[in-house]
Amino acid sequence: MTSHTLNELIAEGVRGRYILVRSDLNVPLDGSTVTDDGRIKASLPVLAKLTDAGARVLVTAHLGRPKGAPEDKYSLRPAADRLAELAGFKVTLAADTVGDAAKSAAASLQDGEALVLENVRFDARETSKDDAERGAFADELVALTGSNGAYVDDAFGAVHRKHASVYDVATRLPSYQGDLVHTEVEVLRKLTTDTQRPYVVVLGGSKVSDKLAVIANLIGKADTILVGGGMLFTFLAARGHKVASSLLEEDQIPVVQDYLKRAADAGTVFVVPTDVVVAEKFAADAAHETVAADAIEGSSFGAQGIGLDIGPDTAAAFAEQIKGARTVFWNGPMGVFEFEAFSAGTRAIAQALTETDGFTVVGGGDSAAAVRTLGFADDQFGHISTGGGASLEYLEGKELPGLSVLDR
Ligand SMILES: Nc1ncnc2c1ncn2[C@@H]1O[C@H](COP(=O)(O)OP(=O)(O)OP(=O)(O)O)[C@@H](O)[C@H]1O
Ligand SMILES: O=C(O)[C@H](O)COP(=O)(O)O
Repeated sequence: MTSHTLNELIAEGVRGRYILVRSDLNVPLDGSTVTDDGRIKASLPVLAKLTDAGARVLVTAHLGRPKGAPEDKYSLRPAADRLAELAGFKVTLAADTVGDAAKSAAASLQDGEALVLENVRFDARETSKDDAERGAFADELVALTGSNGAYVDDAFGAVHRKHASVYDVATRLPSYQGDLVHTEVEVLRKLTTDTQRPYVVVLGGSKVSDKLAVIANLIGKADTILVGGGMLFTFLAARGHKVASSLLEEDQIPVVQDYLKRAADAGTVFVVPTDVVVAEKFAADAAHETVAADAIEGSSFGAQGIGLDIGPDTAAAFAEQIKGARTVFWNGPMGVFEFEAFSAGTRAIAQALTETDGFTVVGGGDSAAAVRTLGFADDQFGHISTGGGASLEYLEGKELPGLSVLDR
């Protein structure tokens, strides 16, 4: 199956037409400062191609996980401002998504300009499980494009979401695959069809249940899965250890126990940390100490202790595995890398990826931000993907709604 490409859309002619583009502008923020603009830079080429060709571009995007209503801290303002700084064309932000502000800003948009609509997740219908609700929101987005609109999906990081701005709009408008989605899919396709072994997957981050759901299908595909970040505590708990106040998804314990059992039969090895950095509280300057992974409650902070990084022994063991690999896929920081005191594990893993001869892929908004803020350059890795959950779901062979809806 193939999708219509952006070049086909440009060849059809876009001057004066409203083109709805879904971008992934879900960037990490420190207050109103964008701390890593990788996703914005990655979104720029498609927007520039369209505005160069005279299109009136309506950009839809999400930021964070607001609860279906406007919240200042999830405004796309910082991302839109950064986009405006980087772009060679006019970029403005509408004060709402499909309301009066968006309608009037869209109406006064000129050829070659882009209008970012406010966070699509400020409307609960965007992520609704109910097809009719999502459809009604998609209808309102599509209405902004007038009678001759088209849709371009360039938000690779969100293609695994069956959301109105990703999926439903594509069923209502002539739809095209953006260049970023195209490139990302090509790299990951190569990784799945021509996997050089040993194939090591490194997992961390904080979206524990999201990611646990995905790794089921990596069992049997990956040779080794290294478990760090927030999800490591559910693995420790599954082995019967106490994890004090660390991030734990108790209802996922049986799921992990099942994974551990299945992995043994399928020839995939899960490597779980042997030591952990435990902090007194979740803060940059928190007192902390390294303890054995099976003795987290035995730290000086007792039941209050929070595991915020993998320990040095674990980091060294993970690095060994990575250096011996021919293919490495990494999603999710090993610890709370945003705090210097808890960034060593993530730094060690990034360093190991730069030292292996294998093909390396780093996936995810925060994972990409981590390697950049820790001083690594993009070209030290085989590929830095804008999608974390999205690339994991692609690798496990799942059908991704945002991709399949574009198939002809
Ligand atoms: N032990 C931990 N406890 C709490 N948070 C953690 C821990 N380890 C890592 N994190 C946090 O995980 C966050 C990143 O997780 P996330 O799963 O969103 O990764 P990602 O690379 O952005 O992937 P995606 O693109 O799917 O969102 C970071 O902000 C980091 O501070
Ligand atoms: O950060 C991401 O992985 C994408 O922007 C998707 O965000 P989500 O996991 O909140 O849907």
